[in-house]
Amino acid sequence: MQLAVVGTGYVGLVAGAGFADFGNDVACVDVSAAKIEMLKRGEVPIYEPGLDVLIAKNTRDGRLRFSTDVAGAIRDAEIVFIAVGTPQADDGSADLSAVEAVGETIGKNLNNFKVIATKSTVPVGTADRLRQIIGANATQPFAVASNPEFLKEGDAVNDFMKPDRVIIGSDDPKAREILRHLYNPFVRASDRIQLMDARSAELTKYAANALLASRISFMNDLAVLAEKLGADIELVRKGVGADPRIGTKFLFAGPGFGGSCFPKDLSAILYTAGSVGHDLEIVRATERINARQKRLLASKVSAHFDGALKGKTIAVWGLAFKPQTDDIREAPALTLIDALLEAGATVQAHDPQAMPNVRAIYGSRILLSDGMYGAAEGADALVVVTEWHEYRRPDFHRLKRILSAPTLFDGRNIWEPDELRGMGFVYTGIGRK
Ligand SMILES: NC(=O)c1ccc[n+]([C@@H]2O[C@H](COP(=O)([O-])OP(=O)(O)OC[C@H]3O[C@@H](n4cnc5c(N)ncnc54)[C@H](O)[C@@H]3O)[C@@H](O)[C@H]2O)c1
Ligand SMILES: O=c1ccn([C@@H]2O[C@H](COP(=O)(O)OP(=O)(O)O[C@H]3O[C@H](CO)[C@@H](O)[C@H](O)[C@H]3O)[C@@H](O)[C@H]2O)c(=O)[nH]1
Repeated sequence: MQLAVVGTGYVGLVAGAGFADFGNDVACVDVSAAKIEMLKRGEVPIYEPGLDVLIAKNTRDGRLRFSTDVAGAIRDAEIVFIAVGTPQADDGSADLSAVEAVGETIGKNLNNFKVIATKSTVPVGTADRLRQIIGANATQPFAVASNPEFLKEGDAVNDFMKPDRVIIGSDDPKAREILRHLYNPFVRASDRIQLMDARSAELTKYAANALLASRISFMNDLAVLAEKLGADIELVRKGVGADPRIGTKFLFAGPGFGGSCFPKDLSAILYTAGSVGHDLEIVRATERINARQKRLLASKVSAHFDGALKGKTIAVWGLAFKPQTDDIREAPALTLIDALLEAGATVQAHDPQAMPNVRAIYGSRILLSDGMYGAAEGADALVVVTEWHEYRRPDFHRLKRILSAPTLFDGRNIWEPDELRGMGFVYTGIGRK
């Protein structure tokens, strides 16, 4: 099939390359000329495991191309996927200006019947709004569908190629059939396609993210309680996770959730609920607990030094909001770094992928080290914020030698407190004894 994917970010690139890999002819388009130039040169603007190989293979085979000609790609396509950003607006709602701009371009370039599907996370009612915007200019019939994306960064290619479910929300039977046909090869082993109306599909996306985020906030809140009661949240996590009704995933206490999705999507669903006079109390608590949790590591470090951080050097391992990505949007490490700098500390940091993005924000205000041990050299304490593999079993003997004081803050509970205390470290985790 001929597809246009508008927006070549984390979602658009993975979706475009994934659709091409299943034999479709895909044009990935973006307003950012710089991104498109990079992609045309064979470079991938983001770090996402496996994506470079998928893009290279499909561009070489002629199924995937990149362009800034959004209108041209729309005219050539049978299905147009909208995968542009929907960031948080000042009032907390989802900013739909990019989605609406694409809608206008689609309306003006509708040369034959097309299905317009939103992959972007959009509030309930956006399909109706798009139908109006496109219809205002359209001279041809078209159908609108909600096709939310559930991939997670760091594992995006796998999530896209082997989806748990494909949600197709449309009131138009032709659109449902065309999208089902497109996705059938992705779910060959078992049919995981769910057909529904557009509003239910739009709400499903927010419901999934709100549920996942609320699990994390619940565990982070329990971690605070565990500390006060002398219990260990890691043992509690394993204990409750053994119940298959609860399950083991998304129960890790930590420095609070970040990323480009949970924070803005919680805010957007609260805004939507408010607009119809409903208060989603659990989501509101989830947000509040997360704001507190994101400040927790900084207050633990500050308390260790009796509030006197001026002149201290703090090493930070892990800057991306999670491992296997270079994405630092809403990353807890940034909240920590801001607090440390504000208190007069010097920050020495390391991340395997996110340092260029961090450098773009902080410039020379923090020291970025090419090596993880270089970042720890001479520091008064080391804080691990993101659980990259290489941080999980470091050479603690070497750390003891190079740190100026043997002080460790384990923001992800990846280390063994007893072992480290036995080696003479002062160890602080999240919700641990
Ligand atoms: N990142 C994720 O893990 C993820 C997962 C599922 C859903 N989503 C949702 O998908 C959407 C995109 O997220 P992302 O992380 O890929 O964003 P992103 O910021 O990485 O990419 C968005 C792209 O859209 C382009 N763009 C903006 N306006 C445009 C326009 N008018 N025409 C063409 N291109 C335009 C931007 O230049 C940018 O390259 C969001 O709604 C997000 O909530 C994201
Ligand atoms: O037990 C856990 C699991 C995750 N996190 C944190 O939660 C955040 C989000 O992680 P994750 O969900 O793995 O990454 P995202 O790429 O943000 O993916 C989420 O957001 C996407 C965008 O909407 C959805 O498509 C995905 O299904 C959804 O998992 C990160 O800061 C993690 O460190 C925890 O603190 N504890």
